[in-house]
Amino acid sequence: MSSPLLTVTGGVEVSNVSKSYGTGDARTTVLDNVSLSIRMGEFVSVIGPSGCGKSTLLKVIAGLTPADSGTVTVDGSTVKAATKNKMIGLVPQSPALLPWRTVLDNVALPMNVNRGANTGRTLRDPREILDRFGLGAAVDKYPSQLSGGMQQRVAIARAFVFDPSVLLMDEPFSALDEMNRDKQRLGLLDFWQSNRKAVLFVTHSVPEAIMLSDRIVVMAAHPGRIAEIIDVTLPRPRTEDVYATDEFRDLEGVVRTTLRNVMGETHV
Ligand SMILES: Nc1ncnc2c1ncn2[C@@H]1O[C@H](COP(=O)(O)OP(=O)(O)OP(=O)(O)O)[C@@H](O)[C@H]1O
Repeated sequence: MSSPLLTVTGGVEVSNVSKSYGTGDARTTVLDNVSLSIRMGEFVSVIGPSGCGKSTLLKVIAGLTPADSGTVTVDGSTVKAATKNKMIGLVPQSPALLPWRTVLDNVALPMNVNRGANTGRTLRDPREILDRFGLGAAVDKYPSQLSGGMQQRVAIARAFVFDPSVLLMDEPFSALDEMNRDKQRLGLLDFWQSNRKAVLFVTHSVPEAIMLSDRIVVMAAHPGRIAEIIDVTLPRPRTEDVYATDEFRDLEGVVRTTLRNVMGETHV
């Protein structure tokens, strides 16, 4: 996975977004006046206590749930226009592959649905993307024949077929064991480093956030809001050697302390 495939990317602008669920006494503010920019080609992770609104923020940007107030633009377009133009790639927590389709057919499916609407769009070769994700030998297999990590890689590859400006990932590796998780995150990093999309990546893992990100958004709960944004100054390209550096450990301390402050607890 080394040939450079640099493409034009877009950015996300979230301005004063608020969102509540429920009515009356049960009304809860899940996002309170959240503003955030994700620049072209920037990898931003969101971390924070359970229920602080991380997934809700991602869903608002993806156009899956409307904000009560505020605006979101993707590469200058409204979310509605951006989703219509396939500018947003989404990787959910579980791979959600169709079990009766091969790996190749799963990845090619979004291109084959409503082909007419794809005129003028940049489409990536599914085989090439699968190859880059180390799945070249698995193209004719069915999801049930793959490990959980491989299935999740297929889901990530599928998100790249439309060459989206923005990639939204909601804890894509959370179901994997730690060793597999590390392997998958390094694979993603390797691919992303030569396909610099604007990424919003929700995670509960501090090392994962540091390893992948340019910036880490720490959210607080009740109401869900951005508490702090931490710059990750580690040089790129990054490899697993980064874990052993003093700079990585220092950053880990900073992020964990910030999380502890946010949670008002001593253990994260
Ligand atoms: N559709 C919904 N209807 C009502 N409440 C909801 C809905 N979706 C989310 N919530 C509530 O909004 C809050 C934020 O949820 P969200 O899933 O965004 O948090 P999160 O930070 O991603 O949590 P986790 O880390 O546990 O995945 C939670 O209290 C949740 O119960």
